[in-house]
Amino acid sequence: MADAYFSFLTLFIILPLALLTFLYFILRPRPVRIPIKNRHVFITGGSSGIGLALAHRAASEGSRVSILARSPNKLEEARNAVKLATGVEVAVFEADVRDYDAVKRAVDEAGPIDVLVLNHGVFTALELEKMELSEVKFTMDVNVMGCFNMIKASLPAMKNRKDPLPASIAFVSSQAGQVGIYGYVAYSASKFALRGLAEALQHEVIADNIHVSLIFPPDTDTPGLVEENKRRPELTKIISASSSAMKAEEVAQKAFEGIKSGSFIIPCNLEGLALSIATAGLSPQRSFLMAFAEVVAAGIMRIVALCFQWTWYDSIEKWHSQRKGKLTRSS
Ligand SMILES: NC(=O)C1=CN([C@@H]2O[C@H](COP(=O)(O)OP(=O)(O)OC[C@H]3O[C@@H](n4cnc5c(N)ncnc54)[C@H](OP(=O)(O)O)[C@@H]3O)[C@@H](O)[C@H]2O)C=CC1
Ligand SMILES: CCCCCCCCCCCCCCCC(=O)[C@@H](N)CO
Repeated sequence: MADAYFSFLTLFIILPLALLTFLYFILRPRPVRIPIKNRHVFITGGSSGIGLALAHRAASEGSRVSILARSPNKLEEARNAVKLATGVEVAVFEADVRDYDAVKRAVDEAGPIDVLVLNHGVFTALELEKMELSEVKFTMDVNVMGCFNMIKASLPAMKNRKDPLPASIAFVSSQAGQVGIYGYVAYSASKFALRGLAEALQHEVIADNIHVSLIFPPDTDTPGLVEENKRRPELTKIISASSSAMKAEEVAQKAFEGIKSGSFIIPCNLEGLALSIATAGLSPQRSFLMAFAEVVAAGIMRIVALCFQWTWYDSIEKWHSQRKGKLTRSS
């Protein structure tokens, strides 16, 4: 009886407490709070969808906000919308993130950035077979090189900023940047690339008190998604539906909560939380509670992940056999 009592005590109290204590002391980088009030928040792709929602949110939290995108009309509309809703005057910059010189001019004019949100992005869901290589290159150029251009242009002034407060570089990735999905060969490649970039960059900028975040939204109701849905493959829709869709405002709220708490990985919904635990890998983790969940749930989450693959491959198989059926009937 006493033995059982001690086993129980060890397994459910002493071991977890020891693990929690261990994680609390070893976690690096240490936890940080990044204020955004009265600070300069620069948002790429801030004229539409998630970026526009981020601009609204930052403005309403008292940040000085700059947005950058290509279309001057959409920028103007965004500026008016934020002004109407919050009374804040947003600075707008017209540039293509693929054009380093244009990006550099915009960033220099905007002044030193405290929180850089790299949200711009293009997406077409299409099988590689039906995609031109030029479309693949376009996706990589905007989503990946666009981030490099922005970071190269902004980092020197960010490092030289006068205030001692922590600064942030946040990437808007996608859940398709945590797991590869049918129809997202180019897009997933571009979003996975951001993870490697972010992990390596965090090593390089930690000494400057700059903290990197990766935001992983599911399908989000935006003009970009409306466009994507027009020719999204059936299987992409079926598999993406494993994660529930969100509104841009909800994603923006999660994003800033995560940025302000210096989280490296920022999931947006419950499925995203599971996905983040399942794909924790070697990413930094500042929260000892999240680290604890990652360690304890690792084995179970691998089983859950394999179950998802089971259902996804099942959908793919069914879809192919249905199509074959149709082909033989019509011939
Ligand atoms: N909506 C969704 O379902 C999801 C979206 N995401 C990601 O969130 C981000 C925003 O997506 P969402 O709001 O849906 O997209 P939208 O298409 O609604 O908005 C995209 C924004 O990026 C700007 N942009 C696009 N290309 C460039 C460029 N070459 N240079 C500068 N700015 C550019 C657009 O302005 P302009 O065209 O005028 O340049 C616009 O402001 C993307 O990175 C996307 O991958 C992640 C998960 C889900
Ligand atoms: C182990 C636990 C697993 C938990 C569930 C996993 C669910 C994965 C669903 C992925 C959805 C991807 C949507 C991409 C949206 C996007 O980026 C586009 N709309 C823009 O192109």
